Amino acid sequence: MEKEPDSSRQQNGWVGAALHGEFSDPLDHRLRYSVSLTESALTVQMISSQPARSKAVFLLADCVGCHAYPERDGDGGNVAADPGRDGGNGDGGDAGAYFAVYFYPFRGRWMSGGSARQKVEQVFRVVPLPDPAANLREAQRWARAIRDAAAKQIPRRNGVVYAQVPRPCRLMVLLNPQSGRGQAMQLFTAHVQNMLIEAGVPYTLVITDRRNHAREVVRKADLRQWDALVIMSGDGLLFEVINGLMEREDWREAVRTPLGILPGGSGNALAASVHHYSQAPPAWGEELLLSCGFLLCKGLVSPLDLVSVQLPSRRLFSFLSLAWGFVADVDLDSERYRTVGAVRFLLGTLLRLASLRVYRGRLAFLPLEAEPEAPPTPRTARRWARARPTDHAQERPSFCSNPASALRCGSAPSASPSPSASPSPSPNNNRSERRRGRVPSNRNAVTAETDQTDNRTRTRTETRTDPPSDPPSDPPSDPHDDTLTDQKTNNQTDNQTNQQTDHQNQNHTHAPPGPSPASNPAPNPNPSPAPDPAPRGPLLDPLLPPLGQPLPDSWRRVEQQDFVLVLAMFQSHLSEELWAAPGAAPDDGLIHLFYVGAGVSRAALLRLFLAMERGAHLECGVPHLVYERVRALRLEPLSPQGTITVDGELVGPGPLQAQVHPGLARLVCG
Ligand SMILES: Nc1ncnc2c1ncn2[C@@H]1O[C@H](COP(=O)(O)OP(=O)(O)OP(=O)(O)O)[C@@H](O)[C@H]1O
Repeated sequence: MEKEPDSSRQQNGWVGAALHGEFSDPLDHRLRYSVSLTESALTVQMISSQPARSKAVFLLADCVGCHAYPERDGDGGNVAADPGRDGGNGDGGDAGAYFAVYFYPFRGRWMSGGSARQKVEQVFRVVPLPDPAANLREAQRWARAIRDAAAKQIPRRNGVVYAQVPRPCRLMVLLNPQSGRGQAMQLFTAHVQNMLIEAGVPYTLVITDRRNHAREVVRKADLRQWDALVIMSGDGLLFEVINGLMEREDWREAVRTPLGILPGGSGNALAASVHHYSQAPPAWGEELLLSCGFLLCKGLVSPLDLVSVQLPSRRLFSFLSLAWGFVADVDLDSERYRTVGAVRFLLGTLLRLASLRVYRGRLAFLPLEAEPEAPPTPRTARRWARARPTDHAQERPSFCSNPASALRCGSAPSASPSPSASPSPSPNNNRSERRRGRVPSNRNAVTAETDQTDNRTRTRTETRTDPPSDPPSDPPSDPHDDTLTDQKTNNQTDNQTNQQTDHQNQNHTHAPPGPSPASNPAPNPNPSPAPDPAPRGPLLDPLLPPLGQPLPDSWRRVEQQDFVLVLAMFQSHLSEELWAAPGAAPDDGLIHLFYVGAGVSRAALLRLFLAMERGAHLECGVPHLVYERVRALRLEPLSPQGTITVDGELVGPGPLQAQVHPGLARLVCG
């Protein structure tokens, strides 16, 4: 049983390593809370209630931000609107100040099993002293302390810390309003916008109005203004952005701009992968969006492999997948069912199964063990081995291990957002929110919960559009801060959000594509995944001979020439539902190559795709399925049937070849 706090204690402040204080409820001033902040948690206990039901513990690892603000226009005395607010405690409310803390803990789902991140907002009213400025200072002190403590709650992998204290930063959010079911804008407004405000992360919204718009925007953008480029769409828009970055003259620096993903499409494979890498329980739809938004606010950055794909007339850069045969056909066939969302892939799979085809072609690859530094792995062992979800943490001990490789935030951009375009809520919005009772009382969260790790607790999700108004906190002590969290600029309130549509790039011409395959040197007999040897100029693919030339002996040729599908995965998920490469990590330097030979039955193929939802397809005993971990591959279709897709985009009939470039780009990850 928790000991009741000493309500006679007048002085709030530090006691040992914890900050203690007493505050009242924003809606009912009679309700008072004892609040304690330690380095890892905020503990809220209702004073004078049943102890067993009165305490809530919120982990700071789940906190995206905290803001202080004053009582506006004497709003605290809004007794008429809410008679319970001035609960006869004599404080009147006219000089009060508040701080609001935003958590996204895992909570049990309302209807189904499992848990997902859900918003919990805690708002506290500083029990007023006669001086409003003193109350505000106290609220600001708490907000700052909570932000600083939350910023230190950085996930560790194998004991490695990924990021440190907060710094100012700025996002460009590229949003495709046509992606998925055409609801990306509504989803962004409903789920992401407030979260970014809560985290103090200003952003500029660029709404794409046509194919290749995003590609043109990033090709000519002044990237010094942006600390991350965020894609709110499906995987197709990110494919455009990556290729736009790689088309720049300064591609080498440009492609280091951290990339964030927010699922707004129908497949959302990278978003599902990013969520999976954070080791969170599976999530779909809006829960996946909330998870990716949370990870974006946390702002940790991982290296991201890119795969250079050479076609006869052009070269592309891929972050996700390369598919030929069944998977590519399903992807393209199901485009017409886009409005049903992710279910389109299931529909497409069933339809394509009904008219199963065989695709004739030659497949060759450079296996992982062909490299001198890689330990030899018996093929039989690899062939059916399934890398467990937990394996990849061990495989990549250097996940963002260098703090300098995490997101570096620059100074706040000078451009001010247009006030008319800003969705930033005004202080008055806050007042009316409270009048409507939408500023939450903490009572429910505190009384309904004994510990936030208890997944049985249900919490109503609140939205809040009130801007933070606490002034800049102390500058961060670490000049190499790497997180997106907690904007701390002098113009924080005014610059919270800048929402604008950018139509300036519509007539931009394409930069020339990357080097032609013919410009590649002869293959390296001892290929290594080391970075491109050329310090300047185009990125070379040292593992690949020119497309028409024979492959080196270190490559392995697949004997069979009749396939049902060839699928090369560079991330864990092929869609929200399909966990295609269970052992994949964003920076594992690998192409996860799967192929299914002709002769597989429809039933076996269906079984395989159903098992893929659980990442169990390598264990479901379909002998036609082969899995290889490779560095490069070449695919030469011999029959006119079948298309090839790269990251879900149709690229033509082939031939093509590809090689992985480990850690070439950077990904906002968890
Ligand atoms: N305003 C727009 N109108 C039409 N097409 C657009 C627009 N903006 C971007 N596009 C194009 O739409 C294509 C599909 O977008 P995207 O892949 O992001 O969504 P999706 O196909 O719904 O999702 P997923 O790839 O996850 O299935 C992209 O190739 C992009 O070039």
